[in-house]
Amino acid sequence: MTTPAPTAASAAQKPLAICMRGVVKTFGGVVANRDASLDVATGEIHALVGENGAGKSTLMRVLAGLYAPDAGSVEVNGRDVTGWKTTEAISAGVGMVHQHFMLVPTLTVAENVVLGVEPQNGLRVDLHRAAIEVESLCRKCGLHVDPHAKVADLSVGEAQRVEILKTLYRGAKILILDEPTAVLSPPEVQELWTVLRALRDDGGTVVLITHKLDEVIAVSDHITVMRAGTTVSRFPTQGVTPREIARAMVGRDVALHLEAVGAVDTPVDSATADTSANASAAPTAAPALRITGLQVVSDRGLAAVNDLSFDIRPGEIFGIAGVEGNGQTELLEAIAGLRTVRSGRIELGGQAFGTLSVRERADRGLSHIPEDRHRRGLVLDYSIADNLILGRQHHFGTRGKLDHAAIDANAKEQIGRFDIRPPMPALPARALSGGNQQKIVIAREMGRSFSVLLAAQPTRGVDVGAIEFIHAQLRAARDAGKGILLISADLTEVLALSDRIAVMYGGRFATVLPRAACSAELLGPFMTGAAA
Ligand SMILES: Nc1ncnc2c1ncn2[C@@H]1O[C@H](COP(=O)(O)OP(=O)(O)OP(=O)(O)O)[C@@H](O)[C@H]1O
Repeated sequence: MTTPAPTAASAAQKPLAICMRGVVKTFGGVVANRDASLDVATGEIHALVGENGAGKSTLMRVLAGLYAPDAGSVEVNGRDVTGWKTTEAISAGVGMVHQHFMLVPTLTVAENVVLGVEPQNGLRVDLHRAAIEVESLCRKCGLHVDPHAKVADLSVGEAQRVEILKTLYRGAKILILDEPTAVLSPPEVQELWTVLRALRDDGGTVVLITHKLDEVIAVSDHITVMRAGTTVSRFPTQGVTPREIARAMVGRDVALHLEAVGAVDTPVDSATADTSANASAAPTAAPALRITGLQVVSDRGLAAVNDLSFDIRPGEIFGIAGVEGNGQTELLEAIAGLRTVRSGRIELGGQAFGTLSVRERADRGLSHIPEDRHRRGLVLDYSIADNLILGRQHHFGTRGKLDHAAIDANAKEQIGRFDIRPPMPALPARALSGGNQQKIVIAREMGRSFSVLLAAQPTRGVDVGAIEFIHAQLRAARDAGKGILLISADLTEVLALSDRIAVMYGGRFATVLPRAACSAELLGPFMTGAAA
């Protein structure tokens, strides 16, 4: 594969919607972009890929007017817009959907979409008109969501749609999406592709940041690869394999978990699927984790986990697949001690948790990688070193006095072992790229002794090299006899790692199968409730 340096001439024949040249952006001592370039033709879907911390989000924030570059130039539709403000970018039709949603949960969908540009009726905001306009926009672009629903009540997939609607309502013709599928289920991803293709066919331009290389192949027309802040190659998508893209990103061959899924055994007929969690081979050792008759309610007071019972054996990865919002979050939070249990029993190594606190559960050997690293996993203003001991401070000091030498030594060890970049223990977590923030959580939870690990979306937002590493860590932990409960919206990940797989639907397991009996085709109908 040839990967020529980006030049205007090498771009498609169509006029360039985006032309960025020699962009430099530094934050204190950290260089996020150095001599970065990007050519995107009008009316194409362009994938921007690269390892965690390669500088993709920063480059797109420069384009969207969130950051002014230290050097370099930015042109949009042939106009020099270097250093413009977000308001100017929005009025010029450039909209960005960020990795972490920026919606107001207490407002309705329509109120969020029109926020800041509300239709007026005299001096008053016309919410009735807003709802009608949002409804008609939904119909026009095929993004279905109820304009009157409260954002707090939406699934992540629906919230994602609202973010896109927000940018389209402001007239975006250049849409930047930063890892939009990290939280979407497979059908929601397909729906998003339909929307993006329709946008492109309508003359719109899309820049898509994603770590999922199968998505790059499925939907993009061209690919730009960034490494260490700079652009290293740009090429058409047609004819390229995920392996080639991964090599361009990382500079070496990477074992892709997608390919691991190729080792699927013959699937069984859904009629033979068992819905009891003990459907696999006969258990040998006592369970690492035992859940009996668990009932948990959601924030809205509804039954989220509905009389669930299952065991996880030592040395087993038990994967839960399913569309988000079917009780997975509440299940993990209940086990971790973050949510009250209405009834039922949780036992670790034969001992009931009862009302033990989060810290006491951790001290008994429970580790937890939460699904939302910002809400549950990190304190963004704390340093990397402090985040690496979060919840375990009592192990790093005596009589309320912290042992800073031990904290620093721990940080250095974990930063090295989990390749957290930049390797600066004193840096606040906020200053790290999304993937490197995730590595802090993984390092804290897996870099200590534990017997059961709750791993929710463990590779959300991390690059192919890091996925390979995290998957190897999870397999090694399993091989060392740990019990692992894996929850992932990424079905390929569940298939690649699990020994047994349950599909969760409506707070129950719609099926539980040994891995050898599973395939994406078989599990799909259980995920939508069609086969439950
Ligand atoms: N506000 C900031 N303050 C300090 N450093 C920052 C800031 N934003 C980004 N950086 C640093 O710039 C580098 C590039 O980050 P960026 O978020 O652009 O990478 P990325 O390619 O989008 O990564 P990911 O795939 O993990 O999201 C990283 O080393 C990051 O730590």
